[in-house]
Amino acid sequence: MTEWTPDARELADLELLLSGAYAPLTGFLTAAEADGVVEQGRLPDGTPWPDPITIALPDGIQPGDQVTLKDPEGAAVAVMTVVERDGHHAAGPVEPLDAPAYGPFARLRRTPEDVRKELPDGEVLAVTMRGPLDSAALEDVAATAEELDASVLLMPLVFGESGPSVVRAALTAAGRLPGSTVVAVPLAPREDVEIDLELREHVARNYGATEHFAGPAPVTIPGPPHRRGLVVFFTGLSGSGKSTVARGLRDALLERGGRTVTYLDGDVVRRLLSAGLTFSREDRDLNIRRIGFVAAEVARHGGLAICAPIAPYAATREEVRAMVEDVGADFLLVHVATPLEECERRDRKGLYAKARAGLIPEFTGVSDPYEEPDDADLVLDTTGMSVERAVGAVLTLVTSGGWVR
Ligand SMILES: Nc1ncnc2c1ncn2[C@@H]1O[C@H](COP(=O)(O)OS(=O)(=O)O)[C@@H](OP(=O)(O)O)[C@H]1O
Ligand SMILES: Nc1ncnc2c1ncn2[C@@H]1O[C@H](COP(=O)(O)OP(=O)(O)O)[C@@H](O)[C@H]1O
Repeated sequence: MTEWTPDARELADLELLLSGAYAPLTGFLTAAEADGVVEQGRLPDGTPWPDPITIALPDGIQPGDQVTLKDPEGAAVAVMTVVERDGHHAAGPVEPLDAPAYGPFARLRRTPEDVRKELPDGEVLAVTMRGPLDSAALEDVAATAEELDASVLLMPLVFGESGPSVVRAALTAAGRLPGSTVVAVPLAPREDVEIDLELREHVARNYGATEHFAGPAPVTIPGPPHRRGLVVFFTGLSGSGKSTVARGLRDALLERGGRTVTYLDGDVVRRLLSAGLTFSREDRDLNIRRIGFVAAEVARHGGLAICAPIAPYAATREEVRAMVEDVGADFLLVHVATPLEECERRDRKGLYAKARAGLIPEFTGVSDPYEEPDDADLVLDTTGMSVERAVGAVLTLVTSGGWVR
């Protein structure tokens, strides 16, 4: 049987399919079902449904296959029986395996069936929350519940980094709404506000709600830049000056003070973190993902990480940018755009000469590709430039954005 780890959004949808929160859906939608939903807001049998719930699976997986869906920590969550393939998407019903019982507030992730059994008879006012309820919203909920003689079901919608804080907000609200129930629901936000609202309503109804109150959208005020995580990611050919400038930046930042710095030196990475990897496309990508993973963990906790690999592929650099931004940190791409001729003229380690002589295969710029970035925050051609000036340019970028004071 094939195994696959879906992305975070797909896993959240999977959990809702398995729990019955997405009833009447029991699996990921076929192309016809998804089209019906997008065009008419209905499934082919006429049932209203607001959002196409789909999953992308790797190309080799075909109709008739059974796929074990795993979470990133390796727990097998469900088995999907694939009935259709349409491009990257696959459709089919899902059956639960042992649900992993971990994660913050796992005890509050209950099924609609469980919750419905426990709710008192009569009206139920569900409050879906993506952020805290301010006192006006709390008063509104209390007054509506009293008017309808309804019990209150607080549904923090947990997805991503902010998940636990939304549950804490719901528990605080519960303390001020006697008799209310809290259930954590992993419903990822939808871009379209109307669709998001409709989906919240469907899920609330499945949990037994007769009325739905959509909590206000959270106001997220990002912390000041000098407290936010930052990754400064250098990319460029071998010999372009990445390590020299990256080390200069590290030293300048440490001299200034105010921030801790992690420098993921290319040689150290290749010796430890990526020991044994080659320079094939797969291994280069894995190397960059590993660097990105560590840098994002540093940035998650408000740290500043500097990385300086060649990172020749645009898509992989994009992945790292997304990994960093997903943890609420900032990402700066510095393209050290020293031309190949200059890098080769410097040939500090004699590698270009060896590559030209055919002694090193797949050498970037000589016999392997380098995709020029079109999303760099700074482009530096170090030809005829002093190291101090090059470091100064990056330092200006970092200070002018407020990341360092
Ligand atoms: N085939 C091939 N192509 C490119 N580079 C090679 C190759 N073989 C060895 N080296 C040496 O490895 C350094 C690049 O490693 P990186 O980890 O930065 O490369 S990558 O981002 O994974 O593509 C690079 O070091 P820098 O000069 O510091 O960039 C080279 O010295
Ligand atoms: N302005 C500059 N910035 C960075 N390096 C420079 C500059 N001018 C000359 N160099 C030289 O170019 C070489 C760059 O090597 P290195 O920093 O190891 O490149 P990379 O890490 O990109 O392979 C060093 O020998 C460095 O002294």
